[in-house]
Amino acid sequence: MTAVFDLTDVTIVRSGKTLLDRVSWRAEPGEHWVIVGPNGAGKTTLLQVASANMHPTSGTAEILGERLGSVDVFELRPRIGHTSAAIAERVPADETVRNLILSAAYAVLGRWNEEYDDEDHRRAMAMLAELGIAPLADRTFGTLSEGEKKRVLLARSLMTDPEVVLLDEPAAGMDVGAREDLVESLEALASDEFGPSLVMVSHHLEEIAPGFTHALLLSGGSVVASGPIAQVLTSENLSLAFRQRLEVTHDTGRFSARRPPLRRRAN
Ligand SMILES: Nc1ncnc2c1ncn2[C@@H]1O[C@H](COP(=O)(O)OP(=O)(O)OP(=O)(O)O)[C@@H](O)[C@H]1O
Repeated sequence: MTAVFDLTDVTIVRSGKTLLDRVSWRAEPGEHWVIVGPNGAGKTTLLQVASANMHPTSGTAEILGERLGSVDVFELRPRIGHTSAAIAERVPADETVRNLILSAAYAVLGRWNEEYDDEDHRRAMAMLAELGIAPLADRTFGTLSEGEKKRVLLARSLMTDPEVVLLDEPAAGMDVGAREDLVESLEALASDEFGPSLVMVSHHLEEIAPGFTHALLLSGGSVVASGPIAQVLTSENLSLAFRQRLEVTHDTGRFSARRPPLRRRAN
């Protein structure tokens, strides 16, 4: 079966700095990955490669069976959904939610084509309903809360029925209730056998929905651990990646991480 991602020894160098250092990563269809690591580990850079927005300085990257460097990225990108804070910043504040979702069909930000058909409109409303934000359809993007913006962009990333969806910190700025709503939406997506593969960058293990199957732990541009989620997100691996003692708990499909209490650390 063709891998969703097959990266071999990918190195990215920018301004003399090595952002990714011989990263190898293979994700198969049906797997859902979380990418975890400290600030500056290279997580967003890896998503830039995975979204065909950045070419390796050395090494090879195959995305959905297409090799970066020998594929037309404009044909590849519509097969990949992507949400990030950088994309949110580029949305015009006066764009309505409905138009923002509709324009995803043409991979543009801001409505430019009036020729959307009934099926486009139906699908846009279905995406909004699926994420519980149908009442926001006629609001302008600039008036939404951070959590609402994130959910709108997730709905947008699903509009083209992509084979894989990349989520860069989708819960950043959300309160605990909005985060739990997002976790539920992601759990539903992950359990849909016809749904896209999911790859989520996250700073907080609490944001990982049940249904995520694999994890990639990055630190300083290198892979610390990669594989089935429960084998990767361990106290030992996280302590190594974050260079401090951390305790990971895993219960009913959810993870959390914290530093052990002072009393126990002193013993
Ligand atoms: N164009 C560039 N030139 C030089 N350094 C860069 C460039 N782009 C990113 N970096 C650096 O590369 C490192 C990795 O950045 P990246 O954004 O991928 O990390 P991250 O793991 O997503 O971090 P965070 O968790 O803080 O969002 C950081 O130290 C960043 O400052």
